Amino acid sequence: MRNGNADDEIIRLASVSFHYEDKHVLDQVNLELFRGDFVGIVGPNGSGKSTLMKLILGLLTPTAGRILLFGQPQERFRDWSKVGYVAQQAAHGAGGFPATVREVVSSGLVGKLGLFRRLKPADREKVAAVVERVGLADKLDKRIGSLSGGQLQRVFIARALVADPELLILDEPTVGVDQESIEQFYELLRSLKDEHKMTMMIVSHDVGMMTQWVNKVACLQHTLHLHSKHEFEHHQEEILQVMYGDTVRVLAHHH
Ligand SMILES: Nc1ncnc2c1ncn2[C@@H]1O[C@H](COP(=O)(O)OP(=O)(O)OP(=O)(O)O)[C@@H](O)[C@H]1O
Repeated sequence: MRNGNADDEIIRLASVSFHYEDKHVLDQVNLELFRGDFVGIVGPNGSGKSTLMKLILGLLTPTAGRILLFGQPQERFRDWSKVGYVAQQAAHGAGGFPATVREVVSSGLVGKLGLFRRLKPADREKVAAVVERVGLADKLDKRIGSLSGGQLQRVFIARALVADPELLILDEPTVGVDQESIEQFYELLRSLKDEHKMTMMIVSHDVGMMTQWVNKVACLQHTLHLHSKHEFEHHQEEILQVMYGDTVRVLAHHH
């Protein structure tokens, strides 16, 4: 599925395969994403979704095939401040350490500024503006331990956004977040995509909710099939049935 020109190509995976020492996980995965794409990644437990994200982020190296980021071979890509990543909430330790919202969001500038450079007034303003953007202006100097799950998730989004990424990768960002906050969260992502033409990849087990917001759906089960949202919605039952078998009813919302 092509819908952009080469300058707008943000991610390309060409025949990417990956196995852990004893476990074959991804098989000949091809994927092309363009500026402004919002792709949802769907697949059962253990199908390789987190592995795919780690490969794109350079945390793992493909066993075979190539990855290009912003048109450059990934092994030569250095511009990591263009890539924002929000890990699963569990990986953040659920806000257990005594930092403030301001401190956590400022830490998102470390990659861009270098570890020991002090924040300039412009950086501090940027941090405050991003925190306001995610609706937490009144929490700027609050400890993150005092926030709800939904608020905490927005802090981690703000940390990813403060360096102005062009690609945002989110791994199950809505786990443990209440329904109302989930809608606000997707509203925020949509406005980022519309205002900044940000490219986004999101893994979520809440297929019904996620697919309302994305424009493409990547179905992963060791191999990957990319569908337009329209195509996915038309064949949702069959696609989910093939991937998930009988658990499909739990996952798909029937509107
Ligand atoms: N470090 C590792 N060493 C060996 N096997 C691993 C490792 N990490 C993951 N696996 C295995 O690789 C497969 C894919 O894992 P991955 O975490 O990518 O799947 P996933 O689709 O993200 O799963 P989930 O939906 O449960 O988060 C699983 O079978 C998993 O057990």
